[in-house]
Parts: sequence; structure tokens; C-alpha cells
Amino acid sequence: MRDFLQRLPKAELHLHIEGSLEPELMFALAERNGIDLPYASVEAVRAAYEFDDLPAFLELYYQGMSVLRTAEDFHDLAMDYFRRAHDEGVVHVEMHFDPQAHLVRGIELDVVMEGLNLAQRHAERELGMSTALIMAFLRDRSAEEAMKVLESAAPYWEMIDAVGLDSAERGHPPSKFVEVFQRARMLGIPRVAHAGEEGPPEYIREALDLLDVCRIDHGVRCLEDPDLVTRLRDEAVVLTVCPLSNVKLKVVERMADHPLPQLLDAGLRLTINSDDPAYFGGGVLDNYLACYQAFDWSRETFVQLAGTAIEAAFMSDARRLDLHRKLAESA
Ligand code: HPA
Ligand SMILES: [Zn+2]
Repeated sequence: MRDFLQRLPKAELHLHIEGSLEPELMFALAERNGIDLPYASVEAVRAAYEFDDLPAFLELYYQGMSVLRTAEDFHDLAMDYFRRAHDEGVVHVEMHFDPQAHLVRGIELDVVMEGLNLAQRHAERELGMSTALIMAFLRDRSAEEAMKVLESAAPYWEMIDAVGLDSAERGHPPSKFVEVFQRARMLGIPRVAHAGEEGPPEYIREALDLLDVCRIDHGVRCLEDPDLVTRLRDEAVVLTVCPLSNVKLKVVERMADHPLPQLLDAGLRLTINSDDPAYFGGGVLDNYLACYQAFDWSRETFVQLAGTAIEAAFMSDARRLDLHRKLAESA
């Protein structure tokens, strides 16, 4: 099964590129930039990755990215991830990035965009991968600031495949960002949002009704609201589920408790993703494998999940057709 899952052409729709920063690269970039890390070794960094919930994880996540300073750093971060993903049989990556987390450290959007965009071109040329860029707003910061970021990104609107909403969910409902997402809609930029990870099902409704999103990131808590599940099924809304992330952040206790089988039985459109692979114990393939080990799913189920990711991805029609063909060949 491992070989089969490795060969399956997998599209990843939910990844935070800053969450792909492995301790080895963290050390290399710290050295390159003359930054003192509060860790003695790569092992010490890994040992410090202790968290029980989203806020505790986010503290480490924002601290870890302090080594990212130059366009070259962002390029190397993304290429490092693309290479690993390529080895796992990932053919398309959509990366969230957090401009505000860099702006507060004095790193301008131009620097981030230059590095990530160069990596996108390299991934296509060297690895034959397609990629997309999702500019995320930090929901625990103000809507005014998010709006400023969106406006200041004008030179890059063409390159941004979608805007998203991430960071600490509880107490920061989608309704806070109605105007920002309305503006993105006016600009013709598609929208996604994290909802129903640690936050209640109501946040999923708000994301659909008020932000007009085309996908929900996580969304696993929809099961607490049967009417919402019916709606998600009827409207064919795609959820980008991240099983290993949900275990690490204690959204569920163990993989065996993960609601993926119920979500699948409810007829929802699901995809499997890594979220923050450097922090949560594995990439896309590891997440597929964890599902196989926990649920003993058939090849057909994995083909269905991989197919949904291709259907719901931000990519050209030609690329989508090509990947559907590759998927059919590998099935
Ligand atoms: O798992 C996550 N959830 C919400 N926000 C995030 N930002 C990075 N990773 C995450
Ligand atoms: Zn996420």
C-alpha cells in the first residue's frame, strides 16, 4: 500500500509554508543570518515541539520563523519543502503564507513574494510540480490590518491564487473579516478560510455565508451540527482535512478517533493534507499512510480523495486534465 500511496499523484491544498521549516534548515538560516537560536541543537528544537493546542503550537511556529529574513531564505524554505513533497509523490502544492507574521518583524511583503515566487518557478522547472499561493490573514489581529495587507499586495494580486484566514481561531470568527473578504471578492481573488478546527461549527457557517469561501480548511467540527453536514454535502463544499495536525493539536485524541470515516460516510468532499509538516510529524504521504493504518481504507477511497484534491485545486484546466489522467493511470 505504501508504494501505491507514494505513486498516487497527490495535490496538497492545505500547507503553511512557514510550518514546513525543519530544524536543520532553521539552524542553517540562523547561521547564515547571524541569529542566535534559543536551542543548542537540532534535537533540542525537536524536543521543544511540545504543544497541546493551537495557541501553544502557534507560539513556537511564530518563533521558529524568525530565521527567515531574505528573499533567498523564503526561496530555500519553499524549495526544501517542494523537494520533500516531490519525493512523496506530491504533484501540486498550495501554500498558505502569513505576511503579517513577517511584517511585524520588519520583513516586507516584497521580500516574501520574491522568494516564494522564485521557488514556484524553480519547482515547476526542476520538479515538474505546479504550485499555488494563498495569502493568509492572521485572524487574531485586526481586520483593518488585514485590509491594509490586501491593499499593499496590489502588485501581487495577479500572483495570489486565493486569500485565506488562519492563526488562533477561538474568539476570532469569520464575521470579523467580512469587508476584507468582500474586497478580495471584488478583486476576483478566490477565498478559503480555516474554520471548525478548534472553533465551533458556527464559524464554518459564517465562512460560507459571510466570506463566500470555496473551501473550508479543517472543518472537522461540522459533525457537531447535522444540518451543517447536510448543507456541506448538498453544496459539495470541499474540506481540507489535516489528520496528523488534528492529533498533535488535540482536536482529536488519537488517529483512531479521527472523524474522517464519519465525514466520508456523510458524503462530504474531503482532501488529506499536512498543514505544518515540520511540527506535526509528517508530510502528505505520512498523512495518507496514517489514514490507511487507522481506517484500513481501500485503494478506491484514496483515489477518490486524491481526485477531490485535483478537482478543488487552483490550477489551469490543462493541468487539471493532465493530473486526472495521471491519477487514472496510477489507480
Ligand atoms: O494549524 C494551523 N491552524 C491555524 N493557523 C495556523 N497557522 C499555521 N498553522 C496553523
Ligand atoms: Zn492550517
